Amino acid sequence: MSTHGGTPLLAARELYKSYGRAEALRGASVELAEGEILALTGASGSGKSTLLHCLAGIVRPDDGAVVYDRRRVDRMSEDERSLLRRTEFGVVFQFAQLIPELTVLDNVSLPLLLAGASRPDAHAKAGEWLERFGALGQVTARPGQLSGGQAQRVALARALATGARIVFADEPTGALDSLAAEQTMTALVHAARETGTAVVLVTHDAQVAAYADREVQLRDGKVVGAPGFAPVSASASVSASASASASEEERA
Ligand SMILES: Nc1ncnc2c1ncn2[C@@H]1O[C@H](COP(=O)(O)OP(=O)(O)OP(=O)(O)O)[C@@H](O)[C@H]1O
Repeated sequence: MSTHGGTPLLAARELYKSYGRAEALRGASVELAEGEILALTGASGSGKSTLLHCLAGIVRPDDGAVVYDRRRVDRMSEDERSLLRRTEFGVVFQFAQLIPELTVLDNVSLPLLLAGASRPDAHAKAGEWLERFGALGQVTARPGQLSGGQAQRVALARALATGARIVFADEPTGALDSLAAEQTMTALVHAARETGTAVVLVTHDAQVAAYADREVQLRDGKVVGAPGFAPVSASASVSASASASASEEERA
């Protein structure tokens, strides 16, 4: 999906962020269209998580702008940013980070209760989302009883249940085997398409990135191929090496 012609739903412009002497972002810019599934890829330390955290309002950049729906996320107070994360944004990390003492149903219900839903409504909606993510059988389980893939699908149900317009997922399949990763990504993409939710996904796994509409690669805190970056776009060399390996396979 292209962002051309319309205002992007979310945009990062020339972001800079340092941690002490480590320059995590050095002028990174990216745009996300409504309903788009975007993968941020790149080597370890290239700045993917930092960019995702800035986009989601978890981390404030040192310089540059994050604009969501015409609002400057980087200028919001801590309270405003946390309200945004409870209502319009959903966040999922590598490890599901469910609350261990609560049942699966209560974990998914919690953000709905915080948003003002009654308990019966929250439970009904949480149940619908768990069904969508194939986790209805686990409603009474505690997180400790779930497999990694089940826990991650519950975390995704929790992130989407509030009607988030954007889900931010940092290596959501990083701790899963390939089958569980596939099931998790299929469920996420299906739910995102059905609801029109946009997704920003950090991954180092090409198979996971392939679920996205578009891939943006980071290197040294900048987007590869962006103006001001080094020459040829990375996709040219990626597709060149992909076709080279395809022809090697044909020869084999
Ligand atoms: N909280 C932090 N404190 C100190 N340094 C940090 C912090 N977060 C990130 N960094 C540094 O910033 C740089 C970019 O890190 P970041 O986690 O954004 O990259 P990444 O591409 O997501 O890496 P990975 O794939 O390994 O998670 C690295 O040099 C990292 O060590």
